[in-house]
This record gives sequence, C-alpha cells and structure tokens, in this order.
Amino acid sequence: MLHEKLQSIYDNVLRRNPGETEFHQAVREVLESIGPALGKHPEYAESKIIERICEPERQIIFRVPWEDDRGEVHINRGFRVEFNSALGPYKGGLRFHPSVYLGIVKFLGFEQIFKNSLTGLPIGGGKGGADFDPKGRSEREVMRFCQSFMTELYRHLGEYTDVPAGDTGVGQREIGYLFGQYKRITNRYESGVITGKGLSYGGAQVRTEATGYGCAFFVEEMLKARGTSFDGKRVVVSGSGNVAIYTIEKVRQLGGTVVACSDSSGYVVDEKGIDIDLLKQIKQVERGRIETYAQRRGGAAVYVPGRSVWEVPCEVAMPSATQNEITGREATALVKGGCIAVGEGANMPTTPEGIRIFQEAGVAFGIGKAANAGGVATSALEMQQNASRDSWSFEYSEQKLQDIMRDIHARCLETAEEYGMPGNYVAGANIAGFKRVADAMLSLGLI
Ligand SMILES: NC(=O)C1=CN([C@@H]2O[C@H](COP(=O)(O)OP(=O)(O)OC[C@H]3O[C@@H](n4cnc5c(N)ncnc54)[C@H](O)[C@@H]3O)[C@@H](O)[C@H]2O)C=CC1
Ligand SMILES: O=C(O)CCC(=O)C(=O)O
Repeated sequence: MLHEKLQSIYDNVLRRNPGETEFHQAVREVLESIGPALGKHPEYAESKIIERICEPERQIIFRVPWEDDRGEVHINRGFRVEFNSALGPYKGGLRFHPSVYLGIVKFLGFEQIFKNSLTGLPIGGGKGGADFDPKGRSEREVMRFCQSFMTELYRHLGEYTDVPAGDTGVGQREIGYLFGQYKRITNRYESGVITGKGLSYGGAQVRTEATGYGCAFFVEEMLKARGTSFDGKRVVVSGSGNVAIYTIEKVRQLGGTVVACSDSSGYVVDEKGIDIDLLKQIKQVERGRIETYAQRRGGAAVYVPGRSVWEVPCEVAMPSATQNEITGREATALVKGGCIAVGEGANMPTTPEGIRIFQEAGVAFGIGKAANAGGVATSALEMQQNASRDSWSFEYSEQKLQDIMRDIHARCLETAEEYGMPGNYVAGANIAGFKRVADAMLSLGLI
C-alpha cells in the first residue's frame, strides 16, 4: 500500500509512461519503501524531489542501421536514458537483447540511480542498449553493429557526462568495439568514457569479476549477520553469463557448493559442484549452450531443458540471469526447499509477490540494487584509475570491492534499523540510496 501522496505520484508515473510495466514495477518498489524518510524530511516533498527523480533528465532514442555478412541491411533501435546526474556523470551499462525497449531501459536506469548512490561513489544513474540480438551473429556482424551504435551515441558521452559499460549481451568484446569507434570518431584517447575495457587498453583488474564476486561478498555478510556462512551450503545460481560465472567462482572459494546453473534453454544440475573451468570454456570461449556442459561432464551432470532452475532445492539462491525470473511460484518452491538467503545478482529478478513471500518466511533477501552494486562500484574504480593514469593490482582491487560491499551491507542494515524495519534490506537499500540523491538534488537547486 502506498501513502496517499505517493499513490498520486505513482498514478502520474503510470499516466506519463504508458505500457512501460518494468519501469512501473521499479518505481513502485522504491515508493513503497521511502514513506518513512518523507515523514522525517518534509523538504523532499516541498521540492518535489520524488516527482523529479521519476522523470529522466534526458532520453535518447536512435536508429542503428548495419549490414550482415550477406549484405542484408538491418535496422535496430538504440537507447540511452540519462536518468539522474546529481551525484556524478550518468553511469550504467548497455544491454543488447531482442526484448529491449524504452520501458526496460528506464527500469534499469531508475534502479541504477539508487544502486550507484549506495556505493558512496560519485556516479549518477543511466542505462542504455538496443533491441539487437547478438546470439548467432558473427564477430564481424557484432563489430559492425557496435560501430554503428557508437556512431550516434558518441555525441552524448564523455568522462564527465555519461559513461556506459556492459550488461546483458555486452561484454568485453563489445566494449572494445564501442571504445574503438568512440576513439576513432573523436580522435581522443578518453579512457574514462567507458568501463569494462580490456586490461591492455585501460581496463581495471576485477571489473570482469566484480558483479558476481561482489554479490557473493554481500551474501556472505547477510549470512554472517545471521550467525552462519557459505561453508557447506547448497547454492543455486541462475544464468551462466558474466554475473553467474563469477558468482559461482567466488561462492566456491567461500566454501559453498553451487549445484545448478542455467541459460535461456534450460538448466544443469551437478551435485558435486559446477566445474567452473568447463563452464567458462563453454560459455566464454565457445559461446555454446548449457546442454554442452552436461554432455562433457558425462554422468556427473544432468541437463533439464525448458524448465526453471528454481525448482532445484537449495539453501542459498542467487538469481543472476534476468528480470522477474522468480515469481510467487518459484519463491514458494524455494522457501519449501529450505532456502534461507537470496542474493540478487541480476536487476529486479524477483517480482513483488516473490519478495513478499521471502520476507514473510524470514529469508534474508538481498535486493539487487545493493547485492549487485559491486560491478558499477568497480567501474567507478576503473574511472579513478583512468583519471590518474594508474592501474591497481588484482589483490588491492578485490579488497576495495569487498570493503565496498561490506559498507553497503552495513548501510542497508543500519538504515532499516533506523527507520523501524530491522533486517529489511529492501527498505534499507531504497531509503539509503534515495536519501543521498535527494540531499544532493536539494543542494543543487531546481535544475
Ligand atoms: N554485467 C554486469 O556488470 C551487471 C549485470 N547485472 C545484471 O545481471 C544480469 C545478467 O547480466 P550479465 O551476466 O552481464 O549478462 P550476460 O549476457 O553475460 O548473461 C546473461 C545470462 O542470463 C541468461 N538468460 C537470459 N535470459 C534468460 C532466461 N529467460 N532464463 C534463463 N536464463 C536467461 C543467458 O543465457 C546468460 O547466461 C542482468 O539482469 C544484468 O542487468 C547487474 C549488475 C551489473
Ligand atoms: O559498470 C557499470 O557502469 C554498469 C553496471 C550495470 O549496468 C549495473 O549495475 O546494472
């Protein structure tokens, strides 16, 4: 239930952004949390801070024409939503996936405002992407697409303006092509204009691993707060992309056993624990399907096509694939199967009903904007290194990431406690993330 004033703001968001259901969901979740902060700070309402936060500062939509290997012309749609720059340049990834439309980019950009604020680092919120499907495309086709995408986007970017990175469908390969085209068009070696770069041309140690490692560190803190640890825990991770792979790797180092992971075609169960080297070979080198993993593991693993990985019982669930993958049905099954903690590596992977079920069952629920903030935080560290023409060691960078995740965890818990909702990471993350942005917006005046 929303407070009357917040309901009217939400109704206005629905009216002004018709059909953008994922954006509506993301806004509602934040509005449901921040009521108590508004009670303590009437100045936010007086200056219409919430109405302003819900309206992007700028939305860019553009045509992306490109030619495939047979000479056929394709037209895709590109997006960049520059949501909020009160804390720093717009910062957030690019998603290449056929499902991308304005509502998805706006939900991701909106989440990014609060996530970036929670890191404590000087980064605003933005997100972008295209309805391009890289699956099945050749190297050359992907390169031509990235070049055409950047040929329009470059004019909106800059290390002090807007700094993209990767997300679903955009990894180090695509970042290389995007940065190469930016450099070519502008004739500037402006390393800090994009993050997630390769180590040979301005990338930072640990950025590739950061979202998954960070999520594992966050869950470790949640478990510690409940007097337990990953040690001996049975863990399920959805997806098998960037976030999933490094979540699996770190969970194993922390003593847990990841028994299942997935892709959009199905899932694999490997009771002895997912073989991370094999998974990396299939997914990162060969860009193959998860079914191949079970084939190569012989009898040790089983492939289950076309079903949700959330039917596999576990003590810790780490959704790392896509939005709304855990609905009320999956959450109920997870609780019945003995799940005690959830760490969201993906953005908004749990529906509002799923969140309610976890919270009512007393499951430690680590919301994505806190649990997966390690990726963007390490991007901000990459920007710091680029600005000072420096590069830090892996060990130093990983320690920084772990410290940041511990701080975020502590901030969520302290804020939830302060506002009378102890242990509620959703409320803690939303209120703490919101307050920092709101205070900066008040200081900057009506802009
Ligand atoms: N890359 C990053 O640094 C960050 C990513 N995220 C979020 O994490 C999630 C995953 O992103 P990445 O790992 O970067 O993307 P990716 O493109 O590397 O991997 C995505 C994975 O999800 C799987 N997947 C997609 N749709 C699926 C479905 N319907 N059912 C089952 N599996 C499905 C794909 O098969 C693939 O294994 C997204 O929600 C993204 O927004 C969040 C924070 C940072
Ligand atoms: O590293 C970044 O700038 C963005 C990461 C991202 O897209 C996310 O946090 O969802």
